[in-house]
Parts: sequence; structure tokens; C-alpha cells
Amino acid sequence: MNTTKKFITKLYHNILFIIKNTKVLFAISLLFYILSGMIPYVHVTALSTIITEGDKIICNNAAVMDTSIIYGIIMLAIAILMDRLLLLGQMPLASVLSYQIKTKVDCLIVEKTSKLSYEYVESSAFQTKLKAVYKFANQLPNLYKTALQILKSVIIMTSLMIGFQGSFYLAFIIMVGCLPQFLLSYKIRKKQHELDLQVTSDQRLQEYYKELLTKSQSVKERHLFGLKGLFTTRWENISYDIHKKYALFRYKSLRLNFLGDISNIAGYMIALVLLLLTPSIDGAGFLSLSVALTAIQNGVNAFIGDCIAIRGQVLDDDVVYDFLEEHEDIQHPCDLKEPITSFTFDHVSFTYKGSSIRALDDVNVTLNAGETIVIVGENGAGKTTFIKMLLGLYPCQGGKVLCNHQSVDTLNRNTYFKRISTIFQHYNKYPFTIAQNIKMTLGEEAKPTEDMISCAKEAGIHDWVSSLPKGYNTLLTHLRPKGIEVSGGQWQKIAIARGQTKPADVFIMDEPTASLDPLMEAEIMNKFMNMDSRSIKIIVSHRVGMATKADKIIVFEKGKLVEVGRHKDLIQNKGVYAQLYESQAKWYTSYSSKEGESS
Ligand SMILES: Nc1ncnc2c1ncn2[C@@H]1O[C@H](COP(=O)(O)OP(=O)(O)OP(=O)(O)O)[C@@H](O)[C@H]1O
Repeated sequence: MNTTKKFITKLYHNILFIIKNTKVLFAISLLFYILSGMIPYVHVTALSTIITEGDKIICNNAAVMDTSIIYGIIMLAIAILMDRLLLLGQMPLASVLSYQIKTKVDCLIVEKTSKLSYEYVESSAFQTKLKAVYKFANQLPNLYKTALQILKSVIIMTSLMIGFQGSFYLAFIIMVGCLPQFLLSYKIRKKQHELDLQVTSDQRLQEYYKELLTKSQSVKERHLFGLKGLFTTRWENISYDIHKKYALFRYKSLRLNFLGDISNIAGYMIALVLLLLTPSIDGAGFLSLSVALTAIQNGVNAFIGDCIAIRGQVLDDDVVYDFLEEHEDIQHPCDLKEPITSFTFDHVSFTYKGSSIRALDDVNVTLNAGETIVIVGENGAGKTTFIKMLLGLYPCQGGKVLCNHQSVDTLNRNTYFKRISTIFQHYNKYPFTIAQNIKMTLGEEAKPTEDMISCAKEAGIHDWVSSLPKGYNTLLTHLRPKGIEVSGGQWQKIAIARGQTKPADVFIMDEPTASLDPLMEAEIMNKFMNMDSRSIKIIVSHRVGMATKADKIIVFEKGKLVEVGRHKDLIQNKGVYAQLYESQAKWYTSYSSKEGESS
């Protein structure tokens, strides 16, 4: 009882969502379905009239047709024509309705994802859930069709039963015969939903292997390491596993469906025999009643099919609606109104989910406006995690990260991120023009702006871009028909220019220069450090060469902040920084000597 109530509430909620988002179109659709629900009654009534009147004409050898039979023929023609017209009208309506619902749901999913914590969104569990959500969201528009289809089936059955003139018990027998079909189909549909969810994770992997085999980005490694065969085998194996699960499910469903069919046929046969045994019935009466019985059975079967479909649909839709209603555990109520003047890490610790190692361990440091900060440390030392905590991408587990003395966790993301420009090692490569890659808001044919050119010069790409036939309006990547591919270093410089174009109080570069040669890297970093004396500039790097001019060097080791200070002081300390500097000395002495030559 509780389950039925829950189901009806959910169904009501889901249909309401569809009505709210489609309004007039839904009303027209409803009218179409009501009209087409009445057609079988008109059809059967017309046929009965034709059979009964035809029988009279044949038995009486009458030469002239009665008006009733002409009436019947006209009615039949109208019913067939209307049925066809309504069907034709429903097609474009269904297409527009589906588009409206799908677009709305897709927007809601994107909006929801943006409100969930970064930590949760990057987890595998979330990505699998999102895949399931999109899979089921695709089918969301089917709900309105199924719901209206049920309404149509109810109208068909009711109108036929009313026209059945008293022999309700026959219709009842037909319905009882259909009951096992209903129960079995219900069970099958629930299992299908469970299977759909269960295979989602495998489907993600299957798609990944397919991408490895087809995407241009993976073509080099695939050829050079001879991985095609390996990836193909893995893709085939996982595809086979998924197929096997569905094949097994279909086989089991088929057996259950067959049992349902037997009971269905038995019900119809019993009703037919009882009809034959009715004492007062003549040939024409038997014929027209058996036509009506067939129509009722078809109506009941369609009704059962639709009920099962709607039950399954609500199960599937729940995955989408549950996701949309998921609790957003992060609250960012405070707007950041003032420019950023400081960051304070106050005993900050952080451990990634599923990891036993502290990525940050009791970190204490303050960063002030006007400072240039270089963060160094070996692989896995905690540099990127430090930046992510500063950006508030992960909530603090221990201690606090403060921005202008306010906890970063409470800051409204829009107002906070507006003031920070970050370029990560793994930045996006957009299939837009070079100008758009630097300044997203520009149109495809728009001329480059002054500030954009200045940032492109700082990033060292202006001369190269100017030498291209279409200059800043050159389209990038082979995703675009006339797009060109550029080198890793050129992409990096474009990303750096993008980061510098954004007006901000804080500029962060998390190793975006790995593809550049050390001299070019040092040149770009030098310019970066000198770009705006009031802002906070943070550079994350393994290469300590650029730290010599920093106001503050932060050294990480195994999640711990082990040293903070200026180059000279840290060298004198002879600690981790001094060792790193020593071991990398040869990289930057060549730059220093080059700089010396040029000056
Ligand atoms: N998403 C993640 N989930 C679990 N553990 C992670 C994740 N990202 C990083 N780690 C772990 O956290 C620790 C710190 O990683 P972090 O990326 O901050 O180091 P890093 O100093 O930036 O390293 P690199 O110089 O190699 O980029 C490492 O032990 C790393 O394995």
C-alpha cells in the first residue's frame, strides 16, 4: 500500500514536471489521445452495424441497402481516417515535446552538477551515477507518451465495455486471463531497471576503450606501443560481458512472457466458448461480439503494457529526479565584495577519499597582496592540493583556509572565482579561434582586443599568431573543418595568455609551462612575476630556478609545508629547497648567463 502510494506520488510529481515544461503542447497531445481512445469504440460499433445489417440483407435477400448499413460504412471510414490523421498529428507533437523536456532536463543536470562539491564530482561513483542519469534522462519524455497512452487504453476499454451490453462477465474473464501477464511483466521490468543500473559502470569503460580506439588524441600511442589489438580485445570482452547480461535477461523474460501469453490465450478461449454457449445468440451476434471481445483483449493488453512501462519509467526517472534533488552539502552564502588582499592557511589538513595518506598535513602560511609566491616540491608533495584548497574546491577537513579573513568554504563561488585566474597543467583546448581561446566572450570573426594582444605578447605567441593567414581568427583543432592543430607548447602559451587576460586579484599558474623549453619557461615566468604589482601571483613548479626572484617560496614535502622564505634565506638554511636548487642548478645557469649576455 505504501509502495503504491509512493509510486502514485512520484508519478504525479513526474507528470507535473512534464506539464509545467510543455504546457499548451501537452494539452493538445492530451486531446489527441482522448480522441484516438474513442476510435476503437466507433470502429467496433460501425463493424457491428455493418455485420448485423449485412446479415439481414443476406438473409432477406433484399435488393436495397438499409440506411443503417450506409451509416455504418461511413462511420467506419471516418474512424479509420481519424485514426490515421491523429497518428500523423501525434508524430510532430511528440518530437517537439521530447525536445522541450530533454533540453530542460539536460540544463537542470548541468546546473545541479555545478552546485555539487568538486570532490564529489571527480569521484568515480559520481561519474557512474551521472552516466546513469543521462541514460535515463534520454527516456524521460517517454513518460508523457505512456501516461497518455494509458488514458487512451482506459477510454478504449470503458467505451467498449459500455457498448458490450451486459456481457460484462466475458470481459471480466478476459481481464483475469491477462492478470498473470501483468504480474510477470512487472517483475521483468523491475529486473531490467536493476540491470540497466548495474551495467552502467561497465558501459563507461566500454565507451572509454572505444574512444581509445577511435579518437585522434590516442592514435600516436596506440600505433607506437602497438596497443590496437590489446584495446580491441578489452573492448570486445567488456562489450561481450554487457551483451551476455542482457541476452540472459532477455532469455529469462521470454520464458516468463510465454507463461503470460498462455494465460492470456486461455482467458480469450474461455470467453469465446461461453459466448458460443449463449442460448439466444445468432451468427451475426456471435461475430460482432467476438470482434468486440478481441478489441477488449487488445485494449487490456495495451493497458497492461502501458502500466508496466509507466512503472519502469518511474523507476528510471527516479534516478534522474533523485539526482536533481540530491542534497547540496556545500553552502556558499557570503559574497566576496572586496578585492582579495590575503590568504591564510590555518592548520589545514586534507586527505583524499579512499586514501590513507595526508595530501596536506597541518599547513600554516599567509599570502599577501603584491607578493609573488613560488610553490615547489617533488611529485606528490601536495602543491596542487594546496592550490585546490585555496580555491575552495575541497572542503577543509581540519583547520581553515581564509580569504580576507573569511572562510573560503563560505564564499559565493561566482564572486570568489571572478577575482581569481587559474591555469592548471591540464587546461582545456577549445575548438574555437585563437582569439576566442584567449578571450572566450569574443565572436568568431571579432578582431583581437588591445589587452588580448598584450597578453599574447607576454605569453610569447603574438609573432607566431600574426604569421598565420587568419591570425587571431584561426580556428583550432580538427574538430572544425578548417581548424589547424598546433604544438603542445603553443597550446600552453595560448592557455597562459587566457589566464592573463582575465582581470583578477590573484593569478595562479599550476605548472602550465611543462611543454616549454626551460629558457622560454623562465622568460614567461619572469614576465608573469612582474605583471601586476598589486595582485597575488602564485606559481607552482618542480623547477626551482624561477623561485630566485619570488617574494615567498613555499616548499612542500610529503604533504607538509617544510620551508617558507626568500631564496637567499632558504639557501642559507641548507634544507630541502637548497638541495632541490643544487640538483637543478644546471637548468637555470644557462638562462642566467643568457640573460646576462642580453643585458
Ligand atoms: N584526486 C585524488 N585522489 C586521491 N589522491 C590524490 C588525488 N590527487 C592527488 N592525490 C594524492 O595526494 C598527494 C598530493 O598530490 P598533489 O597533486 O597535490 O601533488 P603535487 O605536489 O601537485 O604533485 P605533482 O608535482 O606530481 O603534480 C599525492 O600523494 C597524490 O597521490
